[in-house]
Amino acid sequence: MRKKLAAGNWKMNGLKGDLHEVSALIEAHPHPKCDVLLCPPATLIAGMSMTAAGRIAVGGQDCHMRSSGAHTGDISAQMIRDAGGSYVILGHSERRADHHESDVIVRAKTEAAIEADLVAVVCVGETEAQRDAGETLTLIGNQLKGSLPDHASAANTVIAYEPVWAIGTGRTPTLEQIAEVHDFMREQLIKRFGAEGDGMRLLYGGSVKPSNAAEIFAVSNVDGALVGGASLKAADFGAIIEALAAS
Ligand SMILES: O=C(CO)COP(=O)(O)O
Repeated sequence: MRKKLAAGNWKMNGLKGDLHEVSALIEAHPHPKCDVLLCPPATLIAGMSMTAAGRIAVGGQDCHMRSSGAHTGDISAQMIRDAGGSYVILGHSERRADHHESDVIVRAKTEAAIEADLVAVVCVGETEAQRDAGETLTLIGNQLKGSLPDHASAANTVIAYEPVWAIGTGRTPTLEQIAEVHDFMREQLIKRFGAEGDGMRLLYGGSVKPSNAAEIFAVSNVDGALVGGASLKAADFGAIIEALAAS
């Protein structure tokens, strides 16, 4: 049985003063029936970990593929661990676009994350042009193949399907479209990883809100969400957590 996961990606948002949202979330949802993860900017990982005190998980939004060295501005998976993080988002479409991260790079980073005992949340997803061209499943299959190392397992890897055109736009795929991609990903993962592939959690991401969370969580092979904007406010993220716990 896969344990559901509500994950929040704060992206480049959040100052120390915003950590009260985390306290409010924990106070309002003291015993969530699903795993809860927040990934703040690197500057807040340590502070958020202190605030969370183990009651929710904290993670990074990226890591370097090496454990240390002359890489100005980067942080390693070990550093995220050291700051109290236990997860890291990798291959987000914003990083694939802004920093030209290829599947080969995402795979190397995923290996580094697993080596440092972090759970990798590996993101895949098509652009609108790719969907219109009928390339969605081929693209997703290739991203999964290229971004995951052979030792990816249910314990060390989570997959997030985030259609690029649904991120921050208020637009979401139909429930049938989400089911099609999630069922396809499950089939591909089982083919390659067997029972481990069956155990990997598959998150949907892209304009998840309190108002659409329940219907998305009812879709087959959706084990949770990776939430951007709506994870910044305790009230909104809390409502999404409750919808997931009830699903
Ligand atoms: O990119 C996302 C999470 O990683 C989704 O962002 P939004 O929920 O703001 O659309």
